[in-house]
Amino acid sequence: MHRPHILFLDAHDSFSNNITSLLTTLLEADVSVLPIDDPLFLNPDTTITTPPTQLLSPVDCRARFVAELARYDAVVCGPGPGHPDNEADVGLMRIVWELRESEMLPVLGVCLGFQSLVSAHGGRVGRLRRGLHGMVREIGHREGGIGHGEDGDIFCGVGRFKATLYHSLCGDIGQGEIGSEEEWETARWRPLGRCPDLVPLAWVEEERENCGMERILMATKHRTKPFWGLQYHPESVCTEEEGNKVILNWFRAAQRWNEKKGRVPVLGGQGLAKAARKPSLLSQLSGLLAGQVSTRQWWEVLETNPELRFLTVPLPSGVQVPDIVEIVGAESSERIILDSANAAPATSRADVRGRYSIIAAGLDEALRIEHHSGESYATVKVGCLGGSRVKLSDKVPLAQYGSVWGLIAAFHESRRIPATEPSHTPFVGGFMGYITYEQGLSDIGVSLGPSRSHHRPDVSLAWVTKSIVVDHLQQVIHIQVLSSKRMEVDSWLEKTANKLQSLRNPQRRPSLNPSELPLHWGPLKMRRPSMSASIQPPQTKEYEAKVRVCQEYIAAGESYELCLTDQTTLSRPLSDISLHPDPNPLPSSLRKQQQQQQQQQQQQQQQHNCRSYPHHPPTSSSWTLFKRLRKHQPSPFASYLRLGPATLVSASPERFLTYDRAGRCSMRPMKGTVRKSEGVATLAQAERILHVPKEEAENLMIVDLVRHDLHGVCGAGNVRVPELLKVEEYQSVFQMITVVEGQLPGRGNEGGEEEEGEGDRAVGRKGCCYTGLDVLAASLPPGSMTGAPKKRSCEILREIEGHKERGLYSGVVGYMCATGRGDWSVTIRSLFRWDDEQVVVNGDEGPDTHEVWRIGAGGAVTILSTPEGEREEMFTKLAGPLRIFGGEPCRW
Ligand SMILES: C=C(O[C@@H]1C=C(C(=O)O)C=C[C@H]1O)C(=O)O
Ligand SMILES: NC(=O)CC[C@H](N)C(=O)O
Repeated sequence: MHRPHILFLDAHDSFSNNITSLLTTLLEADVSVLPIDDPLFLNPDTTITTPPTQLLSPVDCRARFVAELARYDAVVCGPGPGHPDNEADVGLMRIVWELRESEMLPVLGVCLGFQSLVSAHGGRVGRLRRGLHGMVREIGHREGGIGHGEDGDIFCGVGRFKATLYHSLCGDIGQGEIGSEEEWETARWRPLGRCPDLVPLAWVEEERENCGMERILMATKHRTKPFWGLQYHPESVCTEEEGNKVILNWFRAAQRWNEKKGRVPVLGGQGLAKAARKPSLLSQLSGLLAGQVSTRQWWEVLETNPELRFLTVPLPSGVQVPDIVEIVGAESSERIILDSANAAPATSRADVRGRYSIIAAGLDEALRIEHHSGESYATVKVGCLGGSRVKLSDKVPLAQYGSVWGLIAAFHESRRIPATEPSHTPFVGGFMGYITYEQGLSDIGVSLGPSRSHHRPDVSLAWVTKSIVVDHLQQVIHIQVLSSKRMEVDSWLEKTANKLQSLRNPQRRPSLNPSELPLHWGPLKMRRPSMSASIQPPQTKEYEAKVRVCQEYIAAGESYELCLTDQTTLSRPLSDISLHPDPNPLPSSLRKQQQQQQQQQQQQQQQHNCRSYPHHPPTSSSWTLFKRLRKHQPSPFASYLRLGPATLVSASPERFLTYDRAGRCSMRPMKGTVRKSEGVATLAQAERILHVPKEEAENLMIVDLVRHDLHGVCGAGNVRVPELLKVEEYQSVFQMITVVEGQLPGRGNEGGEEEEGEGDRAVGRKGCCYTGLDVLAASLPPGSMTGAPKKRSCEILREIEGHKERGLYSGVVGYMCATGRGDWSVTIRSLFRWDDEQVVVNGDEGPDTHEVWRIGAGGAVTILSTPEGEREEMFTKLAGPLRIFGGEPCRW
């Protein structure tokens, strides 16, 4: 017998890969995927991307589709956003329901696919009284089957089971009009006048507040054709295993139908549908990677074949990450610090402990890759080579790499450290940096509009070869260099170790306790507005109105959950860092002298400009802001970045993705937030509040979305959920999280295929190696910041958020070590600014230039949200980062 082959029609849902995984593993089938709007098969007039040679007339398109269908045992029409009566939402599904007898094959519709089946056979698809996204319900069916000899009840022999629902719309095939309970008992299993061909197979009866019971059709089959449909989601992590029997029954019935008709799928040749799993970034580069060294650019050979050298010194007690940065980072104008700010035992015992903090050193010398989404090239540059200042910069066309991800993968691959991975440190050197939300949008095909008004990098990664890793658990500091120049390296290691030794028993400077600083939550009378920070927070009523708009989209079936956000801008006089791009270029001995001079200057300036405020606090540097934030809101994924034109100060509690060299990936989506208060002070109290249908549904939807993202790279059967809906305590909030893990195909996982010889890297087919970078590239923007399904939700959010760019907020920050390990956090609970974004403010003494900080905050809106609740959640999240400006006068 041949291995079954199923075609999955993908309606751009964020659960599709979970379905293809289920089909592959449960039915031991190969699954190929076609988007419902694939221009190869639909009316080509609307497409601009398809090469003209492949364009066919609509009639020929249909023929091509029918020829493709002949290759499969069966088709699954998937779930998706929108309405089945909208042609653009279902695309090719319509052709499937109208196949001629001779072209016909067995079909299973899931959710939107099911609704499309109903709609194509005379049923109506309308709105539910209230959407049921992420709700888990028992599916009511006749366990014994139809009973009157009718074939094809795919619930036959299936026990009771619960399944997850993700829909706002529902199919009505006539039973809605049944009045009496008595009549319902029998009529609910019979086709009725409106849809004589559709047999109802399962129902959910939903008790509605004040309006009785809503009967919702959950499954149907066609009386004569091999068509079945399920309204619920068989692939969801919360659908019980018993439900798998329905899928097995369906496929048995499908195969029986094929046998009866003598239908045998066409074998051989090349089909046009794609494999369910994306090809790896490296597999698309094999030609390039094997290229001649002589044809390579300067940056392609730079830093290749490095050797790791490191020194380990004790972490003196009381020394914190910023102390280390200040002493070793002194010579660099840019900084990247990934800070497990919660690791100090004194701060909060309840936080998830981050073990390591990673500090980039010598960033001025580090090679950069920058990319502005929408451009066809990336910039590779370096500002210093072998100790001397140079400015080398190349525009690298991305076409040969497929995308910026291909370039990053190629760059990384040629500097990968194949030797055994050191166990003492998660990072020995490699990429560190950020990726914006907009890069994620462009990766999933959401248009950023015809022209963006700026040219800032959406991807900014430095190849860091000098680094310092603080192990908070072992209380040691690793000083590390990746280089082939041994002499230089050793002297830097020693110099740095000496500096760190001098941190012993540091004279701790008294620092401000930000929680004691006044923040003026209202208009403040100031005679010199230009000296104060001016804050523009979201308007309460507007935000609430946006929540309602989100809910209208959800009710219409366009989205299941929308992570609505808004931005607060804060403008204030330029801080020291932006005035002096090189903030601390001097050794510490001279720095004191410089500081004294600056203080004198500032005092003179204040006396001159601001006589009414002789003790006016100066504008704090972004570094000071970071130190305040990490103290005020210690988080496991805090970070500070001063990289190119971007400055980021983050107290993120959320891990996006971590992966190791063996291809183990773990994501930690966070959904469900409750503010700490007198009434909600303990974990038990928070659990009572968060373990409710609204919050659990909110989390579950993102869990299934993240499973889909991981399945798309890790492949069928390689994703699991070890922790579901767990409540964790943070400094000012409780959060519900889930852990989703994936395994990239590796040794032993890819039966019978050739393997690459070395290391424990995830290797599939030769030259087809998957790394964590594949997962990163395939999973942006983070699902917890978008809602589901991801693409449609992002499009809707862009409308509702007024096409404002989220920038660094909702993107990710992290590293990808030369060994292949990586860790990325979601950029939230943070503030950022761009050097080129400045506003001129008119003060008493003329115009003054201000820098602009942006603080994003938001939360997931579902059908069960209340506008007031969402507004409150957004302001709770905003309050943390905003509070660090407390030392400075503020106006609203
Ligand atoms: C949108 C934010 O946070 C996201 C939304 C959450 C929620 O809806 O509960 C929780 C964590 C984040 O994924 C934010 O912090 O601004
Ligand atoms: N998950 C789905 O396929 C949803 C289908 C449809 N958009 C609805 O909301 O009902």
